[in-house]
Amino acid sequence: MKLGVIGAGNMGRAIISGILSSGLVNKNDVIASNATEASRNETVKLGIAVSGDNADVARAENLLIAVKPARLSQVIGEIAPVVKPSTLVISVAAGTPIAALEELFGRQVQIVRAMPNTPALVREGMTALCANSLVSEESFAWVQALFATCGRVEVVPEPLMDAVGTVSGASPAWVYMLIEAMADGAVRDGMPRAQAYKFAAQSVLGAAKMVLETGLHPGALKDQVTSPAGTTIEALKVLEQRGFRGAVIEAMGACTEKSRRMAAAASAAGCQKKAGAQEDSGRLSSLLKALKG
Ligand SMILES: NC(=O)C1=CN([C@@H]2O[C@H](COP(=O)(O)OP(=O)(O)OC[C@H]3O[C@@H](n4cnc5c(N)ncnc54)[C@H](O)[C@@H]3O)[C@@H](O)[C@H]2O)C=CC1
Ligand SMILES: O=C(O)[C@@H]1CCC=N1
Repeated sequence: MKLGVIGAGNMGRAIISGILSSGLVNKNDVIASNATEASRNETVKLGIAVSGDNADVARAENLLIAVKPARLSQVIGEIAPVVKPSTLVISVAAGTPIAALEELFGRQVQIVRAMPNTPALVREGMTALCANSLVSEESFAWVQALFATCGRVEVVPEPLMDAVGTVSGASPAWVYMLIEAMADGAVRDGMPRAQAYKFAAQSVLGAAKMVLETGLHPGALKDQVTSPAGTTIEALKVLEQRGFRGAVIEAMGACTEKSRRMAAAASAAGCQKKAGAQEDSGRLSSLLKALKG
């Protein structure tokens, strides 16, 4: 198999869908695993092979691990014996540094750390990538091409991954809240709800495209909308009074801090595991010395 996916949930399935719709990888070349029968039934709908056995999936040439960070230790413990030195491992786990993943494998493994987002499902995702030194340029280029099938890709230094997890990984959540709130506002003004979601979502899509495609500063684009003594400025005044921008910045800070706390905990757990392994090997060599003596 070309690609194995362990944990085909919200993020894993979004990535698989993006990849399959591009044609870069064929359905017959993808296998995925889930923990429950219900989630396996969902994954089967993608038309790929599905297994309940992670070791089956870990034999693929390239392995995407998309389980929750809390499950990583268990999953990597299961698959480490079958992951070959030639296997390229991609992890999308938030707040989990490459070094922590290496500790969990307990040996040298080619690792790419990715931070995607769920709009990968509609091929409008944003993914950041970084890799350890064992990943060849050719393999890294393949991973970039893989995620490019799901949207835009940027290579970033690993310390930026916590910020990325916030600004693109998690941000769709509050953009959906914004769309929901905008639709509520339109409903309050008399618009039917279904129509309100279309108007709100298309406006957010259009505004995002304006930023990406005109290259203009968001402030300049805002000013283009805001007529002197017009209607928009009335809305902006209320948003400033209610601390709209400050709330977004503070919320994002909380999100990034959580990611950093998770990374610190994952690193500490890795150090404990390493210390335990060193202690075990110390005990073993003392025992061997004693036996020889
Ligand atoms: N949801 C999102 O927007 C984003 C998620 N991520 C990362 O993606 C990863 C997955 O998150 P979600 O897809 O949201 O979670 P999810 O709960 O939707 O999916 C996790 C999947 O893992 C499977 N699973 C659980 N234990 C397993 C095991 N022992 N063996 C095999 N499969 C197992 C479950 O069946 C489930 O399908 C996390 O590490 C998260 O940090 C990263 C960026 C964005
Ligand atoms: O909430 C989470 O932990 C994941 C990571 C980024 C988006 N969702």
